[in-house]
Amino acid sequence: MTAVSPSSVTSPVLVALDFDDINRALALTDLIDPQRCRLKVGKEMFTRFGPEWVKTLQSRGFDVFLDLKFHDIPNTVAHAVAAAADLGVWMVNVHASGGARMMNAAREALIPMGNDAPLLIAVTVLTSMEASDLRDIGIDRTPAAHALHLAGLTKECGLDGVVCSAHEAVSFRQQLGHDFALVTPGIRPEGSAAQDQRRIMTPPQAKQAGVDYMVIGRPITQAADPAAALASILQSLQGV
Ligand SMILES: O=c1ccn([C@@H]2O[C@H](COP(=O)(O)O)[C@@H](O)[C@H]2O)c(=O)[nH]1
Repeated sequence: MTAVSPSSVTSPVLVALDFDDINRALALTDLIDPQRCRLKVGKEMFTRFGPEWVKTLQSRGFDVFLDLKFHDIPNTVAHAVAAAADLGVWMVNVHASGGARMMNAAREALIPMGNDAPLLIAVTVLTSMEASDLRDIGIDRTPAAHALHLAGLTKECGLDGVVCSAHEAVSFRQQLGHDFALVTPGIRPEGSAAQDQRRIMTPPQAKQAGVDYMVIGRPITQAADPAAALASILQSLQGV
């Protein structure tokens, strides 16, 4: 078991490493300083390269957010979250729509780890979704209203925070307080294409809205100079 050491990283940026080529991903990590960002490992790289990939990034000094968005019966999710904790990841997540019993089981699975447990957060409404996507799956609320409902449930279950859109951050802060992490993908620097994202904000807007962490993938990983793209984003946050 790898113990999670308290992280000294103060950067709000989580770089989403979504690559099918491990060498390209490694080349990117060679260019960036683990004190300037954390890394997010999601379904693509974890499925291709497995837990060893997480360990490789940790051995290079990076905190890892394992973004596998577990969504299954409570027993399965509890064991999956415990496995993530054994990997020593800094943060792990589940889908809030798995419900309160599932989220409670996930939280309880981490109790034996005490202070070494990773942060446990829950996805509310994916940032790629808009009202019409929710209607398609039988939900008539707006994304903001549905996300607030799921975030409230997440807080009641005692998790550490949620994945949401930066558009929801101001209202979540008011209604859910400050001791609850807001982790926001769908971040696009000014002039970047939205691609498949729908509820987007620029990094300075997201910081202004009060998010704790911003997940940024393609605007950095697909840039001609990823290190410069990251530096420019961090620069844009200075003084906000
Ligand atoms: O609601 C969500 C939850 C997770 N993600 C993940 O974040 C990154 C975003 O990458 P970009 O290239 O910046 O769009 C990606 O890994 C998603 O799986 C999300 O986008 N929205």
